[in-house]
Amino acid sequence: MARAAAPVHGTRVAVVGAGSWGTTFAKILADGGADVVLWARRPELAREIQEGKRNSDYLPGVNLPMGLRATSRLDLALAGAEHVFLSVPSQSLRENLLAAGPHLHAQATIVSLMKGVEKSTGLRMSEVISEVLRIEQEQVAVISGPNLALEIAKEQPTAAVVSSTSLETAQAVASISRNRYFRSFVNTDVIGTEFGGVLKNLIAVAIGIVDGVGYGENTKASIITRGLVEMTDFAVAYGAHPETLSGLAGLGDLIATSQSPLSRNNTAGRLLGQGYHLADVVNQMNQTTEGLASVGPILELARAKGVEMPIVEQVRQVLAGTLAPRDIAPHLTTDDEPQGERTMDGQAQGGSALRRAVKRTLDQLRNGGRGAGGDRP
Ligand SMILES: NC(=O)C1=CN([C@@H]2O[C@H](COP(=O)(O)OP(=O)(O)OC[C@H]3O[C@@H](n4cnc5c(N)ncnc54)[C@H](OP(=O)(O)O)[C@@H]3O)[C@@H](O)[C@H]2O)C=CC1
Ligand SMILES: O=C(CO)COP(=O)(O)O
Repeated sequence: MARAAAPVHGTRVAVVGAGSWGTTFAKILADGGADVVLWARRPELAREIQEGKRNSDYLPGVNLPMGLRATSRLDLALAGAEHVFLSVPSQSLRENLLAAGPHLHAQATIVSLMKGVEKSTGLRMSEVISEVLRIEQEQVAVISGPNLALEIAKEQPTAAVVSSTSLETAQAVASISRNRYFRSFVNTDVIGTEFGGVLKNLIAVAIGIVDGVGYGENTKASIITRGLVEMTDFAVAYGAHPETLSGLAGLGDLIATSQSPLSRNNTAGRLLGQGYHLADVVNQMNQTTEGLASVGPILELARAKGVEMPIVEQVRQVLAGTLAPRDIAPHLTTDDEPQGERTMDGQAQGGSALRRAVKRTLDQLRNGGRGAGGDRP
């Protein structure tokens, strides 16, 4: 089948991090007509991408666009870039921003492709970006959604959400982050979009664990459903719009990650469920598994807002070796949860989260129904 040529807009962009997602996103942008330079920290990988249009470590068998350039020189990658997309492991973001800072164009939009929180601070990636670079949140965007890299690198059709507190920024980033196989929606709910990506990883680990144990579809569906409630309660407690969590960055990503053997979080969970120790699992995973680092900070943040996360708590216990994988279950709850809320299904979990959700919905109605969350074209 003949393919339409990508619209050539030639916007100069840089992608920092040449792992599976950074390389795939560089391909998305280049196939959409952007002038892309990808930064790889290893010179030999940069050379393979630049000269061979391949990244055999992370995307075996995938041909990269002829126009995609790569370098291991951060200064060269960033020179003149109007948009800078960041795709390194979340725990290394701060050090990478410190290295990148002096080479960034002052007006450049900084876009996080990452799905973790910083362990030492509990900050979301967009918060780390604006803190380290001392830029306003309006200059920052995040992208999240059901985006398993290898499927997209093979050009299987997919959608994502671009989120920024500035709708204009989100739309500008979305306009270059789309092509014939990748569609970007927008919203202004950065908190919901970012936490959606972080939290689904934790539920995907839980699904992997019960899969590894050998439990079937009922257990997994129960964990997905109850997990979505935990994700929503948590994100709403931090100011997210609940509808964002039922969109691409929440439910969409949860389904993709929980079901796919391509997911590293799901795979790590499965190995734990099969009885491997955490240290062996970490050794075996030679790719970024954000969920393992996020469990601790997310539970701390949940405690600070009084949000109950029984599934995530059980994941923590399995990781710590204090709960046998076969005992992880969607119906268990934490001890101090009041009886009335314990058995309630649906989004309304904790009383305080419910009150906040109702207030937000009323506020939105007063604003003429123009919510900031959800996925908008
Ligand atoms: N893969 C996916 O399907 C998706 C991933 N994401 C998110 O994207 C982010 C990146 O993940 P992904 O690309 O998959 O990870 P990978 O494990 O595939 O690649 C990680 C990349 O980061 C580099 N890296 C590792 N440590 C450092 C460091 N300290 N400083 C600089 N670079 C470093 C690696 O370089 P080297 O090769 O030299 O080790 C590699 O290029 C994560 O937050 C993930 O959650 C989001 C959506 C989809
Ligand atoms: O975020 C992802 C898909 O949307 C990738 O998930 P993993 O990090 O678990 O591979």
